[in-house]
Amino acid sequence: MSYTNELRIALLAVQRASLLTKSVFHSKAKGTVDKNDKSPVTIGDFGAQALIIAALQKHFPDDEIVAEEEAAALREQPELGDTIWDIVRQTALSDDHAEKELGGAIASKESMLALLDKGNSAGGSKGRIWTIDPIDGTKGFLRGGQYAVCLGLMVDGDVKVGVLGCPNLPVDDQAPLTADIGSNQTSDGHGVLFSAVQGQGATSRPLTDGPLAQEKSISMRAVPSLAEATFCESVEAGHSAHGDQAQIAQKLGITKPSVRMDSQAKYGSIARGAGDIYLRLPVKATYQEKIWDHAAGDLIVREAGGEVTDIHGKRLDFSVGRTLANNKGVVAAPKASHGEVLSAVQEVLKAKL
Ligand SMILES: Nc1ncnc2c1ncn2[C@@H]1O[C@H](COP(=O)(O)OS(=O)(=O)O)[C@@H](OP(=O)(O)O)[C@H]1O
Ligand SMILES: [Mg+2]
Ligand SMILES: [Mg+2]
Ligand SMILES: [Mg+2]
Repeated sequence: MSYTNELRIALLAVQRASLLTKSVFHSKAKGTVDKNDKSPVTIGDFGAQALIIAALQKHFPDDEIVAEEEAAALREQPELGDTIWDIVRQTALSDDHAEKELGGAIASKESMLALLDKGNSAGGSKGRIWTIDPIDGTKGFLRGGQYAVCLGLMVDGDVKVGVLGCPNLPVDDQAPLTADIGSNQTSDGHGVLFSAVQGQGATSRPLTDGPLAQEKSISMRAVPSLAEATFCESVEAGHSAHGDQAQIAQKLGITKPSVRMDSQAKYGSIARGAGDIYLRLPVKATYQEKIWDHAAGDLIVREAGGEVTDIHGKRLDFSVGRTLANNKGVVAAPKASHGEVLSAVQEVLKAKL
């Protein structure tokens, strides 16, 4: 399968959703509310998810969807729902043809809420299932740092198409990776769309407001020695174990400080050779990673010549539901160095037992 149509719709849907997140960022009220797990969700998360699901429903009405957000909170707080509806109905691609292709505006606030709830699939190993993280790295988004609009298509549990919209990453694939500097960055020269289709390689292109820009093929950097590698990790110490990761880096002889950034922008950054290694070691043994936090990034890195496993060396298994219940943590590195990185991960973790 070439997945040409799926890729095009996914790119346009992520592009349109990114327009919405950018306008939410520049508006005063971001409508931030805390979810049950105390993590934040904003107007941007809800709005972006509704727009992506609308496009998927138009083109692939029989496909299932596993998405991060749900409409329950908006039914309880109708004013918040109204604010989201306002911004959703004002967001359209400037390319009329592409906007029409996505189905144009959503009909009403009620249909927007119903669309949001279409992301409630239980996931699994059968059939076509899309997974959406409308804003990955919501904390990064709020601070004007890195975040990603993420969309992946799985077929029988295997990721076939992945798209990441990263509005705050530099367009230049070669720009050295810098720590997430928050609101200091300007929008000039920023905004990247990463994508991959299984067996067809990975690409990046500028994330524009107009027609889709021409893509460029991307690949991971050949690191002559791990001592020169750049590794990235989460900003939040609660999301990955910074102390263990520092020890692993030391074992590998890595001298550069880690680059901390939110979201799957980490996967995109290593896939294009702006960095080399992404480590996400578990903090809490009971936490199960969500499939929407990894599906697109996992495929993009593997198609760019990388290897992505968990801390036990197993490929990420997207076929077991909404979470990666069969995996613990993430170790992503260029194929040629992955074995060495994984050994260092396992030595550090063994020493802790
Ligand atoms: N306890 C715990 N452990 C690991 N991961 C967790 C945990 N809690 C939340 N999350 C998920 O982390 C997502 C963002 O993590 P990132 O590493 O991308 O960014 S961050 O720097 O940590 O913010 C974040 O995604 P968003 O909610 O889309 O922002 C969460 O799904
Ligand atoms: Mg969240
Ligand atoms: Mg996320
Ligand atoms: Mg999210």
